[in-house]
Amino acid sequence: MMKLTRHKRSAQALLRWHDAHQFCSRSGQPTKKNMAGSKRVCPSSKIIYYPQMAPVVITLVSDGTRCLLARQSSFPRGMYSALAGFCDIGESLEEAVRREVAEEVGLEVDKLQYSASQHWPFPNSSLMIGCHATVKPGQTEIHVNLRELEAAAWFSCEEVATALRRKGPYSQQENGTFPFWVPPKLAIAHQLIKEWVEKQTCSSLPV
Ligand SMILES: NC(=O)C1=CN([C@@H]2O[C@H](COP(=O)(O)OP(=O)(O)OC[C@H]3O[C@@H](n4cnc5c(N)ncnc54)[C@H](O)[C@@H]3O)[C@@H](O)[C@H]2O)C=CC1
Repeated sequence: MMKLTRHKRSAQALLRWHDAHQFCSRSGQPTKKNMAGSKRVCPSSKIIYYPQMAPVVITLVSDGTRCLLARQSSFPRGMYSALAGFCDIGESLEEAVRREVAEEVGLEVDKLQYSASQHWPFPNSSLMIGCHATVKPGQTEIHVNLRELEAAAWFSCEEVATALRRKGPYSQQENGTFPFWVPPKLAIAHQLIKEWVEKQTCSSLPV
């Protein structure tokens, strides 16, 4: 993905969207692509379909000195990432972040700060919206939602800085465990984690 230009990524996402939207959901008739390829129209119902991205919030939670990372059973062994989840219809980004953090690890977000965004093509087009969040001091007990996550834990700045330098996936170690590593540079999760580590060395998250 890193080597593709933004235009190539947009073109690929658009082609996949056209492929998946061949028929009108009201009339059941075939839809027609316009010349520019920017939309599809149903000649029968006259409905116009525009390409869409699903908004996803991805949040790096910190308690001031540690950050919270989690893994799903589908992740490569040893890899932990920031908390991610699709926005529900009708929600603001802030509401989605607070809900996802509460649902996945049982923590209440205190402060929230937007960082950056990224188009993510897997499995369909998502707009990843990256945020940093803090919890109130002393309110750090994690309750992992095992329906969504395999594990979640607080990690120190040193542990995370070491993990950032690793390039997984890794093979099993002699003691049966897998080294802790984080998503690669192309993922916004990596950028959020790196940003957090860099902030730890100078100051904490702005109030
Ligand atoms: N670029 C990055 O750094 C990262 C990207 N991601 C992406 O973020 C997205 C969300 O992450 P997870 O929640 O862990 O994914 P997930 O794939 O585990 O999805 C969770 C659930 O959301 C529901 N869902 C699927 N598509 C949806 C949609 N369009 N709208 C609403 N609900 C939908 C499904 O019921 C699914 O079981 C995934 O596409 C994942 O690839 C996740 C972590 C890091």
